[in-house]
Amino acid sequence: MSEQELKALRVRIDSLDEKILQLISDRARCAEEVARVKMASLAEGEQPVFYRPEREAQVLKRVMERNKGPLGNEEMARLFREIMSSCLALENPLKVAYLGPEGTFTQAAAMKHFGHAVISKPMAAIDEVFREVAAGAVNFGVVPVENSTEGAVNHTLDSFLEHDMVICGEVELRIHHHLLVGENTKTDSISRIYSHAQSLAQCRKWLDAHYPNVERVAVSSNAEAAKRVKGEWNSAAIAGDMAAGLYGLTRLAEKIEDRPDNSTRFLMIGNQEVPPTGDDKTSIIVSMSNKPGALHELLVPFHDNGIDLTRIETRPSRSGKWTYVFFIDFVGHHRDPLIKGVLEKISQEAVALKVLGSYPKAVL
Ligand SMILES: O=C(O)C(=O)C[C@]1(C(=O)O)C=C[C@@H](O)C=C1
Repeated sequence: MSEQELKALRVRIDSLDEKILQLISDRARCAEEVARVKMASLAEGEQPVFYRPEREAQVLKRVMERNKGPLGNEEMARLFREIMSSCLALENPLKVAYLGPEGTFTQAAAMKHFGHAVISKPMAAIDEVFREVAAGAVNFGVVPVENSTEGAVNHTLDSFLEHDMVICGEVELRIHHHLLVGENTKTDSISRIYSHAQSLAQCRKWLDAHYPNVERVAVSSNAEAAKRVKGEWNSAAIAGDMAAGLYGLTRLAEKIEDRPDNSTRFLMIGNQEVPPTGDDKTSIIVSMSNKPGALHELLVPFHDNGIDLTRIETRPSRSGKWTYVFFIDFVGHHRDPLIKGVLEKISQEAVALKVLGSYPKAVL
C-alpha cells in the first residue's frame, strides 16, 4: 500500500469518526430527554426508574439482528453496550456492588452486563453484596451462581434464602485461567500456588500433571491470589486476565482450565422487577414437604405445559434437619399466562414458593 493510499483512508476515517461523534452526542441528548420525561411523569412520591434492562436487551438484540459485518455481532453489541452505559450515566449513574476485590471475574461480569460507566464497589464476600443491595447503598449487586465445571455457588444460593432480592439479569462469562508469576518469582522453585477454591478445582487435572507436589492454597478470590504472588519469590497464582493486568503479573502458562468451555453464570440482583421482553427466564425457590414423590409432583406442571427447565439445584432448607429447597430456573416470564398457571399449580403442592425474578436471557 502506498503512502498516498494510506493517507486517503485516514482522511476517510477522520470524516467517519466526526459523523459517529455527532451521532453519539445526538443519542446522548435523547437519553437526557428520556430522563426528563421519566421525571415529569412520576406520580406523587414515586421514585424514577432510569435503568431499564428489558429495553437494553431489546436495543442490543436489534443491533445484533441488523449488523451486516465486518464486525461480529458480539463485538458490535459490546460497543453499543458501552454507549448505552454512558447514556444511562448521563441520566443517573448506577451504583453496582460485586464480589471483589478488584480484578475478579465477577467484576468482569458486572462490566459485561452494565458497561463501564457505572460506579462499582468491590465487596469482600457474597453475603456482603446481598446486604449492600438490601441496605439500598447500591442499586444492584453482581454474584456468581454456577460454573459449568464445578456446579453451583452455594454461598449465593444460601444468600437468597436469607434476603429478599429480585433477580433482574444474568450474564455468562467464559473463564480462562492462567498460571501467573511476578517479576521476582524463581519459576523453577515454585512451592505454592494460590487461587480461589473453585479455580483450583477447575484446573485440577492441569495442576496434577504439571505441579503434582506443589502446595495448593485456597484464598478468598483469584485477585487476592494475584496480589499475594506479587510479594513472594516462590509462589504463583491462578487467575484471569483482569487480575494479571491489575497486579502486573506475567503468564507462565495460559488457559490452563481443564475444560475448554469452562464458563460461569452470574446474576444481577436488586429491588426492581423487570417487565417481559418475550425472551426471558425465571428463577424460583420451592420447598416441598418431605414425602416420597415430592420432586416428581413439583416437576409435573412444567412437563405438562412444555416449559423448558434450564436448571434445578437442591440445598438444605436451614429450617429443619433433612429438609430441602429447590432452586429452579426455567424459560418464560412469571407474568406470562402459561407460567402463571404453572406457578399456581406448584404453590398448591408446595410448602413455600418464592419467585426470585424474571429477567431477559443474557444477550451478550
Ligand atoms: O429507554 C430508556 O428508558 C432509556 O433510559 C434510554 C437507554 C438507552 O440509552 O437506550 C438508557 C438506559 C436504559 O437502561 C435503557 C435505555
